[in-house]
Amino acid sequence: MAGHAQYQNEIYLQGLADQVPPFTTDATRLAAAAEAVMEPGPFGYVAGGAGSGDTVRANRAAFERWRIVPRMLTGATTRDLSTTVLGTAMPAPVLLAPVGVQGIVHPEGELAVARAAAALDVPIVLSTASSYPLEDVAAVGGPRWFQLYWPNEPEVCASLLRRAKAAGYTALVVTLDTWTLAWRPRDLDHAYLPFLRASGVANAFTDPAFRAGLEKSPEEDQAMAILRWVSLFTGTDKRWDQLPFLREHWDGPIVLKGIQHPDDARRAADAGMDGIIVSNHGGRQVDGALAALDALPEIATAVGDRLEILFDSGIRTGADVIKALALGAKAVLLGRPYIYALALAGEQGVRHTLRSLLADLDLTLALSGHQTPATLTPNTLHRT
Ligand SMILES: Cc1cc2nc3c(=O)[nH]c(=O)nc-3n(C[C@H](O)[C@H](O)[C@H](O)COP(=O)(O)O)c2cc1C
Ligand SMILES: O=C(O)C(=O)c1ccccc1
Repeated sequence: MAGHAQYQNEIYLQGLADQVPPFTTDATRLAAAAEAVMEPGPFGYVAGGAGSGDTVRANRAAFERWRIVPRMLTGATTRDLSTTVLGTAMPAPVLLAPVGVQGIVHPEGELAVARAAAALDVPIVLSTASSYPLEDVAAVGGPRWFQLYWPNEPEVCASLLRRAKAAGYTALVVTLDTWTLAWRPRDLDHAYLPFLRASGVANAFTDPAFRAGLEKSPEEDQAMAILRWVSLFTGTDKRWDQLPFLREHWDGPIVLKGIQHPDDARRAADAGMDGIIVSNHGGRQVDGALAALDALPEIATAVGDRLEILFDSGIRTGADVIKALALGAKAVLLGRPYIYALALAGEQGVRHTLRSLLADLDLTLALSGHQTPATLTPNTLHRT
């Protein structure tokens, strides 16, 4: 226990005091910093949301409505933020959200992110649409889960799951909210559609079942291979009664990502799922959707005792993590901020931003009067 508290101390003492950081430690200013160094196409793709951007804004506004009520004289001078989620130990209840096509942001993409995360023992969730093959990212080491975009062909699905298992990914995250891409005017205006290019096909192109369905290899006919990839992963018609297929082909915890309604959370529990991620995909799918944080309390009441609840969409600061945990999440996933950090300074950048978030979380938790996240409850917060 003391080891983890020590680890937290090191994060902010060494990481932040010894040297001038590569860029801002204020996570709410990262987007602006990244915009200055990124091309408009990739930046718009990462920062953008569905339609008018209403859901992206709503995600942040929800965090601002909830306020932390600090408690005094609680012994929070010593802390332990460590936790275990679905068999994965982590130094704090924070994972990196699956983000595809990271090669558009930095040439080292997911490899740089995996190295930064492994150095801090923070788990990554590798996207199906990663720019590097899942085996190469696994070779970095460190705790890792695999995110599945559930393809139309059972053989390709089974093959991806087999590979992920063999490469040591310990939990499966199945994303349900992106079976086709939303109306995203920002990308359309830039004519920037990275998933239609070669940036996110590494797992497909290296997959034997995927290659078996091609007349010419991806190396010979890239355009045709990309077409196959798009048709495999978009417009997929999946239903609740197909979840047993995943159980048959994945021997480990399964987490459904993109749950926003308590009834869907109950269905996930009824289907024997091990966890859910309450998420609206960072506001990238449904314009006008409920802020993800506002979906959390009811879902926690509905299934909090039946499966693990994780949360993403709008997490930027330590206070945000505390609010999501208080409203019922066991852990949270960080999205865009680590991608901005990757754009700004590669592996070192991601490490800087991760350390900053963990240090901010540790200090804010302490000053709010908590030794561990376990004492965070709705009573910790005041809604304005
Ligand atoms: C550029 C980008 C690509 C993403 N790609 C994926 C993906 O491949 N799979 C997935 O499940 N979610 C993907 N997401 C959604 C994230 O996992 C996460 O739900 C979201 O970013 C959280 O919101 P935040 O960015 O506000 O923290 C992506 C998000 C972004 C910004
Ligand atoms: O852009 C996204 O939000 C996303 O999830 C995605 C979809 C396909 C390929 C890469 C990322």
